[in-house]
Amino acid sequence: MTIESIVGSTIVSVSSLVIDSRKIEKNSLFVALRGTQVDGHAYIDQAIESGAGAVLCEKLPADLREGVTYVEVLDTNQALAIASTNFFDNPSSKLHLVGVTGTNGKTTIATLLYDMFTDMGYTVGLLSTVKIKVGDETFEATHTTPDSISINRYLNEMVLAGCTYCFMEVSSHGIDQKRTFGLQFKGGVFTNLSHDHLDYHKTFADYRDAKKTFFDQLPKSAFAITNKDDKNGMVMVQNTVAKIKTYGLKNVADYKAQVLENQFSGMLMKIGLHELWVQLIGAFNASNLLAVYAVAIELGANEEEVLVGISKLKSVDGRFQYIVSKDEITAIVDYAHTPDALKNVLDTINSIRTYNERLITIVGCGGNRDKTKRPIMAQIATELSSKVILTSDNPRFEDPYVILEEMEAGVEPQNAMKTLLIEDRKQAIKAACQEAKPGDIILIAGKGHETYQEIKGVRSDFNDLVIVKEFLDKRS
Ligand SMILES: CC(=O)N[C@H]1[C@@H](OP(=O)(O)OP(=O)(O)OC[C@H]2O[C@@H](n3ccc(=O)[nH]c3=O)[C@H](O)[C@@H]2O)O[C@H](CO)[C@@H](O)[C@@H]1O[C@H](C)C(=O)N[C@@H](C)C(=O)N[C@H](CCC(=O)O)C(=O)O
Ligand SMILES: Nc1ncnc2c1ncn2[C@@H]1O[C@H](COP(=O)(O)OP(=O)(O)OP(=O)(O)O)[C@@H](O)[C@H]1O
Ligand SMILES: N[C@H](CCC[C@H](N)C(=O)O)C(=O)O
Ligand SMILES: [Mg+2]
Repeated sequence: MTIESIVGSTIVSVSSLVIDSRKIEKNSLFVALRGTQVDGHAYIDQAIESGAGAVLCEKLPADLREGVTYVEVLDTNQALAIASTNFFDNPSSKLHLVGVTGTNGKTTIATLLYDMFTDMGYTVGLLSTVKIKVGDETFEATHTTPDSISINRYLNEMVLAGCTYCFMEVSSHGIDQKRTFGLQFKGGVFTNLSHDHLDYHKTFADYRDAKKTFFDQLPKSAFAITNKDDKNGMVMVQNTVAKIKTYGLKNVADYKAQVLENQFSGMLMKIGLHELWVQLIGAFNASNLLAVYAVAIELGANEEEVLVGISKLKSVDGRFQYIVSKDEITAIVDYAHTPDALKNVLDTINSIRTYNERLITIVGCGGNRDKTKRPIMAQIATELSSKVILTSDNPRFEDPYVILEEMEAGVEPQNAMKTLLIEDRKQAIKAACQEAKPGDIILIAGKGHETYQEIKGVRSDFNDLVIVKEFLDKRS
């Protein structure tokens, strides 16, 4: 990246890198980013008044302050990523970093890899939607892919803690905002591509191309593992210089697997020539496990050890977690918040259930997020369940009733009778628990591991699993 201009001394000591003028420390470098809400350039003076000694920006301010160093570049997102890597002494080069991208399955694959490599005796790092791990230590995650300062800070902590591997989720927002630019990946994985985030990326092609950039930037020394069963699987790797490996359940691929049996308690899989029982369920999880297997083999792990490791893996928090009440009602909590994820989870349940029972689905759609997925998710839920309660899922700054109306628009006339609207999510769960009969299945989709409901910027405690357990316990 070329520097357009520098004003002030180039011998300046920087205490920290900061992207928010409200979080400036003495002698920090303030990086002005153009955001979706405001332009960080408007806060340069405020940052200096709070103690910033240097500024990285795309346009120099009209009034330049004495004693402050200004560096002008074409793209502050990219410059920030490079500065962060350098500031923390290039931590990604000191461990094996693997990135996982795609619409669904990122958290699952990254977490399963973290669990498996930890179980094999390695000290491992994880950057995921649910949590950040530095070895055994856990930190709260605010994003799926944090900003580049946080990524490099955590990677550095991982190096200092003796981690030899780090598995991270690479979101499309993260790629687009260059949060992962300049990281030295040992490998990348593509899961699948389906409808999500069209509020941000505007078109499906833009969304796809954002994901593809990740593979375009992988070095020759890295591996690029792609899902042959997804129609964009080969598109992702068409311009990469990395070593391409494919995996698939349905198509000819380097890594092949099949699901031989599927039950609520697990499935019998065939990976390559080996049959094994695993504790996760659903074809989508077979695909996730196959990706985990492929990564481990490409990283040089022993095949037998990997197969044993895979058979020990348990489902990730909030991903198809289920409890069974005393009177035999099964409640499943799952993070399905995209049409494809919801369809997969419902198809999986429907392939296992006997149809002597009813499947009651509770689902909502997030506020201030892609509106176009709302009617589709309601259509899928009502088509594939015996009864559906549409409810709220983090309405954020939107009117929850408007979100519900937009969802309801997708319910086809023949399914209207089995659809109910209960805005309050707790009441929705209560209603399902009261209505369920022994043997019935309740799916609560969309929030998974989340422990809050976000309304007008305020997050109140909310945990689907805890709440459903409470109401089911009350029945007995
Ligand atoms: C849409 C989006 O990606 N937003 C991210 C973006 O914020 P923004 O564009 O709204 O920023 P802004 O508020 O316009 O501000 C621009 C700049 O001015 C600075 N500023 C602002 C005000 C001020 O007083 N002083 C100041 O310096 C801000 O710190 C920022 O650097 O840049 C911020 C700093 O990096 C992020 O925290 C923020 O993530 C928000 C919280 C968010 O919700 N992001 C979601 C959509 C997201 O990124 N999700 C993905 C994937 C989700 C998935 O798993 O599918 C993720 O990776 O988590
Ligand atoms: N390989 C897959 N294909 C389709 N759906 C999947 C797959 N793996 C998981 N899912 C579904 O998607 C949901 C989210 O899974 P996961 O958290 O692993 O995805 P993610 O890509 O990390 O999502 P996010 O974009 O929110 O970070 C799961 O609860 C499940 O319903
Ligand atoms: N990482 C996703 C999570 C969505 C989860 C759902 N519960 C919601 O709030 O929409 C997003 O930020 O779009
Ligand atoms: Mg995730």
